[in-house]
Amino acid sequence: MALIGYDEALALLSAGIEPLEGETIALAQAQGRVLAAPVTARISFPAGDASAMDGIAVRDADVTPGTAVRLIGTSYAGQPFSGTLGSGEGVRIFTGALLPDGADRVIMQEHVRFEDDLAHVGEGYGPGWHVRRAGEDFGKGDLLLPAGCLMGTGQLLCAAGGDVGEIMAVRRPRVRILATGSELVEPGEAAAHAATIPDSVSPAIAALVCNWGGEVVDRTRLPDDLPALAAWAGEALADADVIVVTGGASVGARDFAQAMFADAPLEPVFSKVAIKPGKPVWIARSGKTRIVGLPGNPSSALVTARLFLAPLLAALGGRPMAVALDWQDRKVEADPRQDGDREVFLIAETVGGTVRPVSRQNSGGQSQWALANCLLRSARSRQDSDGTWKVPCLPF
Ligand SMILES: Nc1nc2c(c(=O)[nH]1)N[C@H]1C(S)=C(S)[C@@H](COP(=O)(O)OP(=O)(O)OC[C@H]3O[C@@H](n4cnc5c(N)ncnc54)[C@H](O)[C@@H]3O)O[C@H]1N2
Ligand code: MOO
Repeated sequence: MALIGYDEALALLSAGIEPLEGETIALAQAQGRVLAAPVTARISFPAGDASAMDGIAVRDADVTPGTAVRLIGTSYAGQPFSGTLGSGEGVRIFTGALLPDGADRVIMQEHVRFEDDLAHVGEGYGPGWHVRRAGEDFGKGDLLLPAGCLMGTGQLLCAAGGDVGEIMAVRRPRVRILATGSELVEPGEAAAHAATIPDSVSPAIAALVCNWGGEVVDRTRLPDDLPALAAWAGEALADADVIVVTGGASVGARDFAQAMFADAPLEPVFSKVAIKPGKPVWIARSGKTRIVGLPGNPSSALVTARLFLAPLLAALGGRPMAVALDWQDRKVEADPRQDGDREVFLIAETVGGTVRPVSRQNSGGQSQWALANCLLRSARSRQDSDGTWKVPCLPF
């Protein structure tokens, strides 16, 4: 039977994905989170007319170059002057301080000479009025951030400025990662044990999960022992939104990644895709839990995680799946297309304005990942009229 292609697999994956529910969190914890509800301002900003400069607050009608006003008080940010400014009067004022009643203009202190309680206004103080009008930035109740917005530094500033201390965020997908393979040990322990290799895949997958908004609640390694794997599967299905199983995806005598879920009614999404690397990748559902089976070969695991797991996490986390599939044409030195019955995704590095496939593309290799920072969809490359080759590129 012919294997399905990448686009078909992606379409099957995207069907029926709903963002997870919202939860209230402190704004201080909001970095990287996605809004489940819009953020509106709880205050107007500025709350009242305020000074944009250090200087004196005056009535504009009183002042021309050479006038002196009598200073009757001081307005600091957080400690406003409570009186009202009369004709010929001024108030010493500092940036951010509320303008006293009666004042409508601020003159920067660089244009003022102070002498006892008099302030002499010099030439060239205009044309700026140096007043921030009440509510000119935003008013109480104004929409500051829409639902679906990804919270980064700017969005944190904006919400905090609106006096918002808590937000409603889409719950992060809870992800359990299981590395299967009797040969696997924790990195740092393989040198001391014959016939073992470091589990290089699951730390990398855990990092990818974090990058795409997931929360790794469990990272476990188990030997190729079906009863032990099945016991783990039962527990994981109880509370995970996404289960990632690495290895055991192929046809080997001890490839149990799918068999370990035999007790649960697994609904296949797809199994095996005509891509290289990563053909044995499979995805299934059990209730609301998605199970993502990644091939054990390290390069295949990382490529398929980027192609399928990243969009899945983005969508569960309340963002359009497309944010994780932002293929952009990039210049490449030579035609990267390759013949074969599977669509080839090349791992590549960005060098200046061009992308360059790394020299080793083998699915079992790991050293090539020292340089790799993107994937190339080589079959979709094209040559411009000026002879340059362009290829769709997906950053890692
Ligand atoms: N007869 C066939 N053999 C294979 C086929 C096939 O179609 N017919 N497909 C090949 C392809 S393509 C791939 S990719 C691999 C995928 O195999 P599995 O998912 O079953 O992975 P394993 O056999 O468990 O491991 C493969 C390889 O990767 C190493 N590995 C596994 N997990 C990790 C880890 N967490 N960290 C580092 N390295 C890991 C493992 O030791 C093996 O060397 O199957 C081909 N075979
Ligand atoms: O698909 Mo496998 O990933 O080619 O080695």
